[in-house]
Amino acid sequence: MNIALFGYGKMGKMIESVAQNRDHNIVAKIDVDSGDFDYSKMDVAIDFSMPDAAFGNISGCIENGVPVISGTTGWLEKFDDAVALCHKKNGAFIYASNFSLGVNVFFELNKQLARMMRNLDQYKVSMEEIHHTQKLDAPSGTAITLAEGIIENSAYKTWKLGHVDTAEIPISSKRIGDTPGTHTVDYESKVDSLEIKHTAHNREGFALGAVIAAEWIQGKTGVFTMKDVLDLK
Ligand SMILES: NC(=O)C1=CN([C@@H]2O[C@H](COP(=O)(O)OP(=O)(O)OC[C@H]3O[C@@H](n4cnc5c(N)ncnc54)[C@H](O)[C@@H]3O)[C@@H](O)[C@H]2O)C=CC1
Ligand SMILES: O=C(O)C1=N[C@H](C(=O)O)C[C@H](O)C1
Repeated sequence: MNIALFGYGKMGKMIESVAQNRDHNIVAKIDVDSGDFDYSKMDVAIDFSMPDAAFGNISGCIENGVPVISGTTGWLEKFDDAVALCHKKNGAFIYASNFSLGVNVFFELNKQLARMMRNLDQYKVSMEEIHHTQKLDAPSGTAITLAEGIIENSAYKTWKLGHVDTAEIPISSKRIGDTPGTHTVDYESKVDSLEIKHTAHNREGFALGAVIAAEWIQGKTGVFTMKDVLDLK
């Protein structure tokens, strides 16, 4: 498969290595000021760039008939526009706030747990995410997806960074060293605590998930999620 990388930073380089180990070719490494490039050589594009660059990269690929996988976080105010363009152009698009296989299981576990805790008013939920100090966005995209999973399945109405009132899910964002990504959902009562946690040990899991998504989307049209890719029930 001929893969184009949009964004050749920490994730772009990790994806290059994982993709080559799975016998794919990297046909373009597009970063800031890359100049012209040729969409016709791309079987699929993988975008891990920056919040203000993602939508332009994604829409360029869709306009040019290239299936696109995006893991960039912090640009979701334009997500609905990307979905609409993909449908209009009969394109193929997957966005995931986190491509790690473990986190995508964690997303489903989190929803199931929220349903079970829904009527247990003794427990108050809170979330924590820890990432490296170079991260531009807070809270992380993964934390937002986790919060949305709780909101869909509970009486909580919204999430907020820091301290909150009772209808809001508090999210604490910490930036420590080169931490690849740790997410915790905690339910606390006066008598006990119940916690689910995912810890990425490095960036390889994110890259592997993105390459698996790129392989899966070949020959498909539509807007999909990692739940579709991994066939999680
Ligand atoms: N969904 C997931 O599984 C994961 C998502 N991420 C997200 O991916 C993004 C990238 O993360 P990192 O690689 O760690 O960041 P990074 O800062 O190491 O790399 C980003 C690269 O994008 C480049 N860039 C800026 N504007 C661009 C443009 N217009 N076109 C192409 N490239 C451009 C930058 O020059 C830089 O090289 C972030 O939004 C991060 O939150 C990171 C890890 C996993
Ligand atoms: O910026 C990162 O590094 C990560 N970003 C994603 C996010 O915002 O959730 C995924 C992962 O946690 C690493």
